[in-house]
Amino acid sequence: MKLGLIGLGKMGYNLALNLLDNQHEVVATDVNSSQVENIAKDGATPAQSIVELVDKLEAPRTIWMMVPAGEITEQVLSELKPLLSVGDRVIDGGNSNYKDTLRRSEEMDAYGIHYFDVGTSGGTEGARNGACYMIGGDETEFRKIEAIFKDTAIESGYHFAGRTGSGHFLKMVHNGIEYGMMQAIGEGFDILEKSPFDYDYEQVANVWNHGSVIRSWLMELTESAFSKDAKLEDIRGVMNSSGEGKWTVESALDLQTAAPVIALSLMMRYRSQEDDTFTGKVVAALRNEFGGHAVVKN
Ligand SMILES: O=C(O)[C@H](O)[C@@H](O)[C@H](O)[C@H](O)COP(=O)(O)O
Repeated sequence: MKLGLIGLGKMGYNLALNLLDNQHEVVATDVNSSQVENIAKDGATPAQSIVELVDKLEAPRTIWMMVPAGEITEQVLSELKPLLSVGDRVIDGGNSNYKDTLRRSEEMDAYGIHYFDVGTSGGTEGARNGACYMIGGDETEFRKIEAIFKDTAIESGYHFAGRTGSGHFLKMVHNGIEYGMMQAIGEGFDILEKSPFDYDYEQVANVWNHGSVIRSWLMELTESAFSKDAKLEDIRGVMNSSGEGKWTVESALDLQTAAPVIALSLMMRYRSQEDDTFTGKVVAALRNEFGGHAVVKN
């Protein structure tokens, strides 16, 4: 089918190639005009702006946004909204907060526009060769555009989860799980690193990927990382985060659900941003106050 694609970053560009490989007609735009020129060479119809993109599609239009969550998604939508017609469909393929999705879909509903929230997993490799989609929206409308997800997903890699918001909520929880799993892997290797034994971490990850209970794509990525840098000496242990873990923990608190592993893995990410902590200073000072215990001076 013919569709518009807004956003030709790492994910969007690969998704465009994937759609083109699957014989879909893609009209693509990005703020970076060289990306637009490149995708035109790869077979898409270029559009220099959102206005031009909308112009090159016939109603009812289907427009897939692959832009960063938050401010940029908001900007794209406010530009898009007045250009669309009743019956058009907008897909948010980013990691948006499901609460933003619920608000945006209500705003779109008022214009008669169908809004889909599509949590997309599998990274850039998945976007290129087969992604995993978690989809929320109107089911009847979804069935009309199902082919674009089916064709660009890995086999059995898309799921219509239910009403609007359910796709991004599902992706949020997925990412919370991702935080906990990665933290556990990190901790395991930390224990090995401090042990009296001399392990080859690439080989450890490799054997764990052969028949063990914890074999997984994350463990394959662990193996790959250690194959490039045996002790990860080139990088610091600073763990950034984009928000999904925090939203998962916030949701768990709202729902009064115990999620200690995810919560602590989020806090470990925050902790990793600091070389020293004020918490540590206060505790050290208190031990010194009540017991005269030694402190480490600056
Ligand atoms: O499923 C995926 O493909 C990933 O989760 C992907 O969506 C992205 O890499 C994370 O959003 C990073 O999240 P953090 O920056 O919060 O670690």
